[in-house]
Amino acid sequence: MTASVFIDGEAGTTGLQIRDRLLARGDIRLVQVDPARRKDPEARREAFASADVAILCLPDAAAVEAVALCEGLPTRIIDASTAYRVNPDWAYGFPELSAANRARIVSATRVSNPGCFSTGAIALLAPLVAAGLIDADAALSINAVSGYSGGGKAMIAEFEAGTAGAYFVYGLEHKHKHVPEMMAHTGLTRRPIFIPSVGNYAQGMIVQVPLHLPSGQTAGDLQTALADHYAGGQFVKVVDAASLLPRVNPERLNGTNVMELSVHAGPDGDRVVLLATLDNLGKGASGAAVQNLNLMLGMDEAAGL
Ligand SMILES: NC(=O)C1=CN([C@@H]2O[C@H](COP(=O)(O)OP(=O)(O)OC[C@H]3O[C@@H](n4cnc5c(N)ncnc54)[C@H](OP(=O)(O)O)[C@@H]3O)[C@@H](O)[C@H]2O)C=CC1
Ligand SMILES: CC(=O)N[C@@H](CCC(=O)OP(=O)(O)O)C(=O)O
Repeated sequence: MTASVFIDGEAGTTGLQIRDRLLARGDIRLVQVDPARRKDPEARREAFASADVAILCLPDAAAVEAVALCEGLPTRIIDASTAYRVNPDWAYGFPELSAANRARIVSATRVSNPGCFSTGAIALLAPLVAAGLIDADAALSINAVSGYSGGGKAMIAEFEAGTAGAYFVYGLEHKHKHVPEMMAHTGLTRRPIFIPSVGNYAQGMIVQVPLHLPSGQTAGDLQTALADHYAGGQFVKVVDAASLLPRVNPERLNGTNVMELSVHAGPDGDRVVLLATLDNLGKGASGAAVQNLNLMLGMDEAAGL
């Protein structure tokens, strides 16, 4: 079987990486638009009409416009933007969340790809909330660092021009666009404090959740719950914390669709830091989109990854 795929926003950071993963595949035919007409709604509507699946790698407003252009077409959509991540009519593109969520992606006509930071936070927190090890109304903090490709072409240009400095912290207005999806897909009822940062390196991400454990709970309980949830998974792996010490490099999984989760305990056993390490352009964006595409088309989930 061969499927036709149109990547709207193919010239952008996420789009280019998806293209790279699909180009060599004999089971995928890429629908092309004349580069001079890549923002022309008429040319894009034609491309959507000839695609089995369209992958939107656009700013939010352009993604909403693209979905409107697809109205009445049988084309299935994967959207990489923030526009539909908490919309109940869209499947949430994190298949490892649950068997039901995976099944929903397989048959969906609309799939919203998760945010990069959200992928790490949700992977760590959703199974622990579901297991009752973290209360839904717990007061949580989530910290993270990303390579600058996470900010798309504009941020890449800033860092490459040398004007962005070595590192910065942001999201200090407590309004980061990933928080609603972090809450919606973990079951958290209290808004976490989420403070991301960007370093002067291109790609790779670590998401951290520090936790004080209630008495009677151990790091081993958290490790076991995560390991049970992700058992046998090929892309989300729960690894031994000691194997990562003393330093964890956010670039460690670059070029892969793998995300590694680890539970780092303090000497007294009463506090831990949960860590998710991933490639923001791999499992955090383009790799995840290709994984979802494979599931939607009934192909090998790991094809091209
Ligand atoms: N970078 C990352 O790590 C991640 C990104 N995402 C999401 O993916 C989406 C794309 O992000 P990213 O690739 O980083 O962004 P980029 O800015 O690198 O790329 C966006 C692309 O969209 C094009 N574009 C803008 N408006 C239109 C339009 N109306 N019609 C057609 N094309 C248009 C841009 O054109 P031009 O080349 O002219 O600027 C550009 O090529 C965003 O929604 C982002 O939030 C999600 C997870 C992680
Ligand atoms: C480093 C950086 O700027 N990251 C972006 C998030 C990544 C992104 O743009 O896309 P998604 O929201 O679709 O994941 C930000 O914080 O706004």
